[in-house]
Amino acid sequence: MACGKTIYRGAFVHCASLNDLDICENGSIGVDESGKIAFILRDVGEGPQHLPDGGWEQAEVIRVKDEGFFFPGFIDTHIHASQYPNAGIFGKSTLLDWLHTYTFPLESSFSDLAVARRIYPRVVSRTLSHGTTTACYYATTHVPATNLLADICHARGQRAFIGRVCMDHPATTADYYRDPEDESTTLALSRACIAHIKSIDPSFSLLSPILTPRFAPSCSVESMRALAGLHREMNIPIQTHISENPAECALVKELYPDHTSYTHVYDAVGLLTNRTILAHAIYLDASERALIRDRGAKISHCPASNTALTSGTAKVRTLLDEGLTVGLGTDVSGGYTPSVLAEAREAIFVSRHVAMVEGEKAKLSVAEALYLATRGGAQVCGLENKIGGFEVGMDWDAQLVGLPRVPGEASIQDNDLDDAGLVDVFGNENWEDKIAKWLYTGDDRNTLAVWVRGRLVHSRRSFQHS
Ligand SMILES: Nc1nc2[nH]cnc2c(=O)[nH]1
Ligand SMILES: [Zn+2]
Repeated sequence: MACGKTIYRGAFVHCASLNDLDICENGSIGVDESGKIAFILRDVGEGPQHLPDGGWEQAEVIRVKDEGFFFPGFIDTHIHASQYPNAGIFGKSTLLDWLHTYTFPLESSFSDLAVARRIYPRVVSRTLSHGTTTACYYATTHVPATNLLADICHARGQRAFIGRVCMDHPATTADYYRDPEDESTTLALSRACIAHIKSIDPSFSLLSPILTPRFAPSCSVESMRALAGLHREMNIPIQTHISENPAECALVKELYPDHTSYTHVYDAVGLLTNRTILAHAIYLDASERALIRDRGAKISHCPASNTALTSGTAKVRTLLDEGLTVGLGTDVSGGYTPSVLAEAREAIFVSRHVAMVEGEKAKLSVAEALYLATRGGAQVCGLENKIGGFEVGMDWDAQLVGLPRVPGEASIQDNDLDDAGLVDVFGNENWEDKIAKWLYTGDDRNTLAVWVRGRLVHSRRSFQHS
């Protein structure tokens, strides 16, 4: 869907490994008509470049302005699109009462397609504007509204996993909001969403369905087994919640007394696979972590939500040290923000709280948080060979970050502050400083343009007019 050949010129930054930010101050990245990175030239200088053969002389050139840089698009590995209107609304609730007070009433309103028509376009615009090029969405139980979310992502060009929420357990759902208590119906509804996504993206190249049993307490064993069967039949990924809150963990023990742990419940029904994304994962014991690693399942760390709902502090360093794969999830609206940049910041601060109890080693660095937001997320989605970094052969899923420089004394006027965002670059910062300033004080005003597979999917006025 990219227009033609494009060369992106200027600074680019991506994560080479968990601890290593690769910063190229003056490079050129060539992106071909299919939206793939065809070449990367480092340290090219300002003069004429020696471009590869193949018509690159005629390519459009897009240049970084000011102190900006290209950065891989963010990957939100866990977000409830349907809960977006409640972002910031959670009072002093904790998970189980939050679900009944705030969440189920809102999600059930998506039985009216007009509600979905108002909310879903806004969610996709908002996440794109914050640089999210890939999102793992939970929708609701409703097929038409879930299909609409898929249509919107497809039209706007956002890479997305679209999940119809499955929840049929009468003990832990609401009378007014649950699937029929018959797993064949649950399965038929999920198949209808899969068929719809296949009809608009037959090879699942941009959109993929994702099987979405809400969490063990809200699903019958029969429906979880049926979804696991569908996973085996069609190799469709799975997303769910795990071990987020003490009361939830106690409930799982009560509902599944014969299982040794929460993780073993998912394993026993066949939902713990190398295509499974588990959100939260706060209270896992060592045997559960080992089982998740052995099965190749992945973790979505959701620090903003875990703090807002006072769920707990996930021990990300332990997860990483033990070889688990971790990405970031905004978990809107347990989380208050659709911004993965803000989530990376929250991940760092939560890691500081863990460090105050468990020692310095728990602290995440800026580089590590950005790794989780990009490469880690790509691994969680099984897309590590396609997105998350800048490598030849990968898709151009990227954002242009602008960091405006504070003007000289004579030209400072208050209206410079209007649209500039909070990042003030004074010129004495090195690259690590600038990236840290972006992470801690940046927001969508610094996200000047966003591309998915080479297609421009969002831009601010300042980009269009440059
Ligand atoms: N954070 C969060 N946890 C859940 N567990 C089950 N459903 C949900 C949900 O919607 N959000
Ligand atoms: Zn969630």
